[in-house]
Amino acid sequence: MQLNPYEMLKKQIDDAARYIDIDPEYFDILKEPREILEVSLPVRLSDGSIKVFKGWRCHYNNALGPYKGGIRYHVQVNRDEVIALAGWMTIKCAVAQLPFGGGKGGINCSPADLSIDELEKLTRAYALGISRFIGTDYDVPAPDVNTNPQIMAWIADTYEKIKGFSQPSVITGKPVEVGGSLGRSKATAQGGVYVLTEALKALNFNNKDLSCAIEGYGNAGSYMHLLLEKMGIKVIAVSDTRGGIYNPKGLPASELKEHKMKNRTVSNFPEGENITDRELLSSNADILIPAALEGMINETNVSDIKAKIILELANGPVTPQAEKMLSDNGVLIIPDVLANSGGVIVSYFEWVQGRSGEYWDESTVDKKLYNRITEAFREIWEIKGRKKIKMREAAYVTAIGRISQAMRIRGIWP
Ligand SMILES: NC(=O)C1=CN([C@@H]2O[C@H](COP(=O)(O)OP(=O)(O)OC[C@H]3O[C@@H](n4cnc5c(N)ncnc54)[C@H](O)[C@@H]3O)[C@@H](O)[C@H]2O)C=CC1
Ligand SMILES: O=C(O)CCC(=O)C(=O)O
Repeated sequence: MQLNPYEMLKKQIDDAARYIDIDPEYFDILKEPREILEVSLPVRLSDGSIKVFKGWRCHYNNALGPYKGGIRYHVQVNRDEVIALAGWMTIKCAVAQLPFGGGKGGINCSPADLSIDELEKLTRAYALGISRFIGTDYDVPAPDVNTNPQIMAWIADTYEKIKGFSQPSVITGKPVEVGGSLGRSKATAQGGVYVLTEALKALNFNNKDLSCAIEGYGNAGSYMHLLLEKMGIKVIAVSDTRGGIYNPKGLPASELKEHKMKNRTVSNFPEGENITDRELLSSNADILIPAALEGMINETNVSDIKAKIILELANGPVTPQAEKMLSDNGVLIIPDVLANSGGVIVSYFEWVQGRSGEYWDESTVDKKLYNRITEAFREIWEIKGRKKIKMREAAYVTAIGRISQAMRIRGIWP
């Protein structure tokens, strides 16, 4: 099955357009990125050969503020994927009422095949390539799939060497030692937990009786496991690229994280039974949390899904066709642009802290995250109920309302 995430984004905008009373021209603008930079990155590998990688950085829309969004390293990264991810960032930042637009970047590469030195060279080549396309008040990158605080530090360092002065807020998701924010590493999952808690309250569900399956065991997925365990929700299945693991009594989070660090996979964890990713998706968990890549829930597997709630920690994990079938069957889908917005919300806090030079303790970060993300949840939940539409449509209605209002006030730019 061929999936084009950019087509998904455009379909989602069209679906929401039916419920918003604004000039159709705004939708035409919102379905196109403003600009995209493509760079080729020659890197000398450890064996002496030169390999040329391709990278992109997309500026989707900046009506509400500087472009904002992560950088992905993956073999599937391509131009349209980067555009879609930048478009989703535009909607996400508006949902959370952040003073940011949307951007995203990526390199087509397989980081697991690169040594640490090669990874640093590639990262610094990319940072140099996009340095004229980013800036504290222009475009502020952050981590995404297969990128991490160390990679953010190399990008910040390269940028500052080019400019010749300190610029901590040019990028977020940095290590705390070089201007990162406390609470950023767990922020995507922490935000997901706050949103899920509000949804469970709204549905009158009791945490203690619930089970959950998580697809993808990286930054977002593994922190989600730890936090759900603290909430008393049993995580019965998790997976990564190499397979999955299942235990109906619940998988212990710290031990599984340790196993993953040691073996680079959750497979063969002694306190569970190996399963495939497809078996995870069709498990009998009440809550399914896709935390890997786009389009993982699609026409080929949607009819297997038994969960009552899907919390989209990944960006774009459910195709529009699958979403329609699930919604018709009464499944609640909590959309990515709300469910995983904790990452960019705490990135915003990091940007503010870097600009002011005053750093906050973790409980302050968590409290501010809670306030902002639960406000966004309540707004979307209210619109969903009043207009009798899906949560994703409600999120797009509120976001597109804000973005188009800003475009109208500014005047449509040349
Ligand atoms: N890191 C962040 O701050 C944010 C990440 N996200 C989204 O969350 C998702 C995950 O991102 P991270 O956790 O940061 O990335 P990561 O690179 O830390 O982890 C990705 C995980 O997904 C797994 N995975 C990849 N393909 C898979 C497949 N076909 N089947 C099962 N597992 C698979 C990998 O093995 C890995 O465990 C992405 O969609 C990303 O865009 C969203 C908001 C913020
Ligand atoms: O923290 C950020 O700025 C963006 C994180 C991200 O890439 C995302 O929310 O998809």
